[in-house]
Amino acid sequence: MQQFEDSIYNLIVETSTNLPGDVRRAVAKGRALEDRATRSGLALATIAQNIGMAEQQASPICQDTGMPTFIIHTPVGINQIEMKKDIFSAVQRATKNGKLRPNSVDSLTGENSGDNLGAGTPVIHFEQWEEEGIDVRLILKGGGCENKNIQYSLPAELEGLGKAGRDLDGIRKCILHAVYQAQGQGCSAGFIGVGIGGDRTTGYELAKKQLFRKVDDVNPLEDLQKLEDYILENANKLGIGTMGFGGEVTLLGCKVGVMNRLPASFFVSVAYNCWAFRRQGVLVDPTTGGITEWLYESGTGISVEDGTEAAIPVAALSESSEAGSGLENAGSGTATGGSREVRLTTPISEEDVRSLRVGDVVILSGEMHTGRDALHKYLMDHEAPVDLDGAVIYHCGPVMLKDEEGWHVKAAGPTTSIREEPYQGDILKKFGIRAVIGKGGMGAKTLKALQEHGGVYLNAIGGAAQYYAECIKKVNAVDFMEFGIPEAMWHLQVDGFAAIVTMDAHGNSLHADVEKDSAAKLAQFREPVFQ
Ligand SMILES: O=C(O)C[C@H](O)C(=O)O
Ligand code: SF4
Repeated sequence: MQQFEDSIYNLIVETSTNLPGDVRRAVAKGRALEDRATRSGLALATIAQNIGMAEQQASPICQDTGMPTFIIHTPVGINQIEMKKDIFSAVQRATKNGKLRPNSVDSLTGENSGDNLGAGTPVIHFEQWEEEGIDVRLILKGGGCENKNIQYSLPAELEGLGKAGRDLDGIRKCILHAVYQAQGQGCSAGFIGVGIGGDRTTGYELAKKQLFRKVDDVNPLEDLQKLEDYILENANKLGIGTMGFGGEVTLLGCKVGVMNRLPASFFVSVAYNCWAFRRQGVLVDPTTGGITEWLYESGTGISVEDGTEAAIPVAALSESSEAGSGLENAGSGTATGGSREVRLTTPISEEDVRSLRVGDVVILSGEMHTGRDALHKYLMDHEAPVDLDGAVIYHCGPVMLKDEEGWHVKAAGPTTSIREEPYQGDILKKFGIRAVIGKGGMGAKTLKALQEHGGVYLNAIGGAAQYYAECIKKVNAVDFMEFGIPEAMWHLQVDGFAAIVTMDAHGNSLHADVEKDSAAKLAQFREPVFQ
């Protein structure tokens, strides 16, 4: 098995950087359904461009390369201890080369191990089988969508949907609710794996295993096949759209599996995966350790781009009056058709920020500062290492590599902002921050602070880590390296960094609107469908 370490390294690189063919087709299908001049259409165009960039540069599609999870089948007699050593070594190498972000954090001390190794990481499941080859599958599922996984215990009373019983119709309600509760926070449009039955642990395992099915396969159980089709069709009627911007495409795939349960338990477990659905697999020769076959269609040559337009920044929104519906013009900028493109340079003034409205596309230049969970907690009762008056905070945990010339950004998309909700409003006011960039939106407390203090929330396109890395021209400095690479405060010089205003200083929140609207739509699915 001399080549096994190399094979695993290649599997990791391919999984992290080249979105598989079946996933690309699903994204392309979604794009065809979405009006390209809407906010969701624009987000999908950015995603499409990002997919191409990641492949071309062999860099991570998304900066969050997740919890590397391997599922391995071996013939009897293979030394799994040796295989594990090779996997660890390949994971270390991929991290060192910027193909994986260092993501293994000590849960008690907060220390990042720096190489993706540590207690419980990576995850490796071994199973024996009677075939001759070794089957290795890998999924890189990021933390944001992992946080949107949900487990239901039936019978239950579900918001908007009423009673969900221990039957197919109760399961149907759980799955629709799972898509609804994710909103845009798991980087919709997403894919879901569902596990019916099992216990709390095996139910989730079954759900995750469904994500290894091919997007276009057909469930062998007729009832479940009908359920999958029903969910895919109807979840898209919730109107959540890409990134939660509202729109036609919310879900790109649904796979359901079933196993036995205890008489007292009835779990429905849902694993939510973002559009950056990174999973691959290889068949390995047990003698040489070399790859004999790739198990999922390669993404190479399957374009998600339609060649007709570019991602943001482009005044795409202004081409359609529909896209701008409900949006007001205010202040300076290129006001066309109800939505505007506004160029701002940091530090930003209160006046400029107050002139922005939900729907505006802001194109930023100057310096911005990354900050996420560890930094927000720290800033609550400490001073900041730099002046943040008029500053832009970017919720982002980038992939960074250092050489003789200094730090280089390898991937840098936004992280889920709602985690900072307990802190953000206070920090905004304390330091005079004017803009917060992230994804998925924030809550009522932050919205109030934006209004009182004069601030804006900008939604960047989740997962578009190569697209945004390209806007970062220089790493000016870094503070708090002791928090680990993703959590450190990076001071970044950007040019042409585009994001959409989704919460403004006038009390408007696109996220609150979409949530309310989708809750009303969810309630339309209350009546039984599967008897
Ligand atoms: O940790 C990250 O970079 C992002 C995370 O996957 C998220 O979706 O919030
Ligand atoms: S940032 Fe979005 S695309 Fe990236 S891992 Fe998190 S949920 Fe997925």
